[in-house]
Amino acid sequence: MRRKLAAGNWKMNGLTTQLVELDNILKSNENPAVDLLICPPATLIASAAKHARGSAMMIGGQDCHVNLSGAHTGDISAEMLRDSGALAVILGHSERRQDHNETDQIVCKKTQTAMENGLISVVCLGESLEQRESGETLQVIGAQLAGSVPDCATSDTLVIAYEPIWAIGTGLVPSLEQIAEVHDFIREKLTERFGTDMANGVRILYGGSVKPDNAAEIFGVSNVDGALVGGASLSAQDFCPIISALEAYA
Ligand SMILES: O=C[C@H](O)COP(=O)(O)O
Repeated sequence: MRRKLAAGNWKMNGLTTQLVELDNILKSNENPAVDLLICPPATLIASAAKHARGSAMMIGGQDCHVNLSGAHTGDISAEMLRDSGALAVILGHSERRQDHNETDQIVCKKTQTAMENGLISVVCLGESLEQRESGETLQVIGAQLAGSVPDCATSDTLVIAYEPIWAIGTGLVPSLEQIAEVHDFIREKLTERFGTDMANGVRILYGGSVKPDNAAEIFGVSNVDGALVGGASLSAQDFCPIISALEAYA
């Protein structure tokens, strides 16, 4: 049985004052029936990890470098994330694929490094609106999945997030049938490559405009094991109802 996961991606948002929201989320979720993960900007990881210590909440990064150290100005390594208290990392988010030209090959190398250094990797996949409208969604998702996930992945270290690019921050959400089609497809492809036992243990999250008012119906969809939430994870007021909606399926 896969344990559900409610994950928040704060993206490039949040000064130290934002950490009060972590406390608010934790106050309302002392003993959650689902796993919790918050990925703040790198500047807040160490303090967030202190706030979350002893709680059910994991703290994660939003990216890591392929290498563990060296002359890579501005980058952060998997080892540094671990050292700061992070237990997970988001990799291959569409914003990084776009803003930093990250290819599947780069995402795959980063994911391997993250896994080898003990980080749960939340690998993001998603099609553009143009690809969706031209009927290429499954082909795109299949190629990203094959190219971005390393052979060393296990059900403990790999989480997949399906995030249609056109649904991120737009208020647009695919139909429940469209979400089910992609999530079922991802499970099928994982099974073909890694076998049933491993594939059945991997959590597949949906991401893209998840809000308190649509979370429950999305969580009822086949093979949806939780959410990767952007905007609505920035406030406990919005994120807590999403956690509660997920707990109903735990
Ligand atoms: O990583 C999170 C996603 O990009 C979703 O962002 P959003 O919930 O603001 O649409």
